[in-house]
Amino acid sequence: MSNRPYIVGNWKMHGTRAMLAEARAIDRAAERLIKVEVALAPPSTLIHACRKEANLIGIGAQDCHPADGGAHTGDISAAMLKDAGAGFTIVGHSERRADHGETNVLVKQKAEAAIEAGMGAIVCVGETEEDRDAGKAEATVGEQLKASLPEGEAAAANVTVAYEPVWAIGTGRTPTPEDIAIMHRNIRAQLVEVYGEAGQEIRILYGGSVKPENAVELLSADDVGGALVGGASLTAESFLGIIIAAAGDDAE
Ligand SMILES: O=C(CO)COP(=O)(O)O
Repeated sequence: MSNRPYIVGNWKMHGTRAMLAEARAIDRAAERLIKVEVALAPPSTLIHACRKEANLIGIGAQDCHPADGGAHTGDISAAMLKDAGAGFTIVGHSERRADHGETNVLVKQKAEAAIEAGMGAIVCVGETEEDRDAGKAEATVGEQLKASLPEGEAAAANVTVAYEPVWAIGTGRTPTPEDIAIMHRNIRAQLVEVYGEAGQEIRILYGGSVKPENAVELLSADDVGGALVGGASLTAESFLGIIIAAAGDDAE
């Protein structure tokens, strides 16, 4: 595992070509921030343009179809995303699980398709507020992970896990660093169970209302390998605030 924190911006359904200026500004600044690995996942329509604008940061997708190709109107395969310039894709984001009924089985197929196409896969997991209130947060995340982690030879080297509690996404509410650490410890144990020693190397990101103001605290939690950032990744100014926080004293 790279020791550098990995800070990934998920633009969700935001961005026309006017936003390429933000990608360019992030990329320029990233040149100075060698202590942090930075990536953006813009909407699919901007992947190619972002790849051309930004030379240093990673560019990825937000989803992929599990099949190589075929009669799937409106969908995009992993190979197509790679061809457009994506180096990774997010899979199983809670918004897709909720809006499109995506199951763990489908998420696993998507992750495997991404890896098969030569990309990385960021597998998202996270409990709802109901789960947490019922004391089932760890069990829920454990079940999601068990059923959605990709299998295969290249899986461990190409997978990243993002722990995103559903109730923390876009709400301004966050778990305590202690709660994050407990969850990440469980995720780590499960990664080692599934992938053996290679599971120690897999990065576990935290996502959910990460902002420049709280990034230092959230990233300081035990075994947090970086952040998956939604709203605060939409402008270079706020995203760079998080990146600088992740870089710590070595920012410049
Ligand atoms: O869902 C997220 C990233 O994938 C988090 O979104 P926010 O940072 O807007 O809470």
